[in-house]
Amino acid sequence: MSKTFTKAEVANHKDEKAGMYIIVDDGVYDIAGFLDDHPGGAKILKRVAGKDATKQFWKYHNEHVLTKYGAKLKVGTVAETAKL
Ligand code: HEM
Repeated sequence: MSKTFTKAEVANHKDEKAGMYIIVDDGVYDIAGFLDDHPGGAKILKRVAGKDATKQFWKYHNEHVLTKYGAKLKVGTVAETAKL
């Protein structure tokens, strides 16, 4: 589970079929399967799909949330350049 994604690749994942990726810090999380379980609602998550949501994430959550759900949702890390 240590895939590296470029921001462009993350941006291509923004619907429930392709996967819905968001960036928080240097982590990439697939929130497609979490939409209905998100206590903050699906709508707000869909709005940041494919984007860096670091600022929004830390506005509404603390470290505890990533500790609890992070491992389950994390699909990799983000890098500026793709490692081929
Ligand atoms: C990995 C991604 C995310 C996970 C695992 C997650 C998880 C959670 C959890 C567990 C809560 C319940 C409150 C708490 O325990 O602190 C919550 C609430 C909330 N989340 Fe998220 N969240 C994620 C991403 C986001 C993003 C990207 C946004 C905004 C764009 C967002 C907006 C909110 C809001 C507005 C609430 C409600 C806060 C409140 O009612 O006080 N979440 N989320």
